Amino acid sequence: MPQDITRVVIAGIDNEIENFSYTMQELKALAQANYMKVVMEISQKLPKPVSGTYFGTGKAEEIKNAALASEAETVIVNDELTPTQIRNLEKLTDLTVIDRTALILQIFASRARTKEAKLQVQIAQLQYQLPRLHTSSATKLDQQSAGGGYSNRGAGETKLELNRRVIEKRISHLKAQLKDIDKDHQIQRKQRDSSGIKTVALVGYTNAGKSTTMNGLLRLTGQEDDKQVFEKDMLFATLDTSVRKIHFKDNKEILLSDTVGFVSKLPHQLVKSFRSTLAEAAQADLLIQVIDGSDENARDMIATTEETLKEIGVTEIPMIYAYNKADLAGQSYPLLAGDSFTYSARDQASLEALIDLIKKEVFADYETHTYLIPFDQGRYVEALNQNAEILATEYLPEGTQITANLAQDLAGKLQTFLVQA
Ligand SMILES: Nc1nc2c(ncn2[C@@H]2O[C@H](COP(=O)(O)OP(=O)(O)OP(=O)(O)O)[C@@H](O)[C@H]2O)c(=O)[nH]1
Ligand SMILES: [Mg+2]
Repeated sequence: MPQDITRVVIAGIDNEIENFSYTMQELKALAQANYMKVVMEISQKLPKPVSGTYFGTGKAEEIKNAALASEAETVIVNDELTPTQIRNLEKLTDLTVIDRTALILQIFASRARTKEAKLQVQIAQLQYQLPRLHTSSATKLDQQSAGGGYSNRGAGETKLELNRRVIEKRISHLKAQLKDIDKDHQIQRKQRDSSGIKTVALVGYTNAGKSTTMNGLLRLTGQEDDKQVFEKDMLFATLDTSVRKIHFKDNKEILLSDTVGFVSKLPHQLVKSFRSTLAEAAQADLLIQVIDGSDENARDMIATTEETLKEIGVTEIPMIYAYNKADLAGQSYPLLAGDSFTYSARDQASLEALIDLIKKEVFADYETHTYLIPFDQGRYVEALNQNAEILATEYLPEGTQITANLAQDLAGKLQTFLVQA
């Protein structure tokens, strides 16, 4: 963790439509996640931002003075600002102006571990910077590219144009690299699709406990420790999608995926660049929306998740509302009421109940049939043993008689051996 924590003022416009205090609390948490100390919160009631300066000039003056008094040199604004607004506001306040988008991008950049996540964040950051080359947030980039050895500076070309070209070139280079990685993932996804295994995705607000739930389910179903995913009490601990196969005792299997969490107004550059990571949820047969039930903003967090899912085109997939951290909320658990499940990801009984719930949803279309399979067709017996829940096996003179609970597509393949009831 950096030694000297940056002191910042956070400021926003309350248009009295959105839940302003929720988004300001988020902004504070985001700033803290970026090792900043919020020393002052300022708001202005306005139906919409002032086009050139975002805040009114009086409010800008107030921000300047508040920052001076509390020894802050940076103001973080609770919105994505236009490049002009950032420039003008910097002039008016004498402060470094960071908008919500830049802050989120910065957090993602510091969290990215895998090559794919790093590329995705870099692309989103460059795309954000492209129209903002005049603002202080672009200065760092200016400095980087200045010493970068680009000697083909055209005659009469301004530094700005040069930077623009450098950035555009970098974006397309990074995109090409990302495409290669994405191709591999698409192949893996296709293989999974054709395997017919049902997929379940954990989705939801950041820090709700998705990864903890994933790890709990993996542990309970006897997976090796090296299959565990990273869980931590911080925003955006997970920036990649992890998919794990879970094999239940009754031979049924699912693919469970854990993915990046959401926050309200997730920057469009990130949504675009993380599209393939986020798309994992779109393929799922069942979504488990993990909610931090102990958070006072849980309702808004659910709304944020649903909006984000809609934005990435995830609609009409059955969903379980999984209210996690019931131990902190002081509720009794595990408890199922309709499609709402109250639990704690740290509690074994909760995880067992969650498994039952998942199975009930995902294998609802499974059928129970009895087959008589001749002894020379042993591979079908094997297929049943591996892929179906065997309820009874009997060895008859004509072959093996098996009663099993199985998926429809497997049942289709075994139709000829069906024993009429
Ligand atoms: N007390 C309590 N803490 C929990 C529970 N479930 C998760 N946590 C904690 O909540 C924090 C966040 O958990 P994660 O599983 O990393 O959350 P996530 O949803 O994967 O978060 P992102 O990857 O950042 O989107 C961790 O410190 C967990 O230990 C729970 O049931 N009870
Ligand atoms: Mg996680």
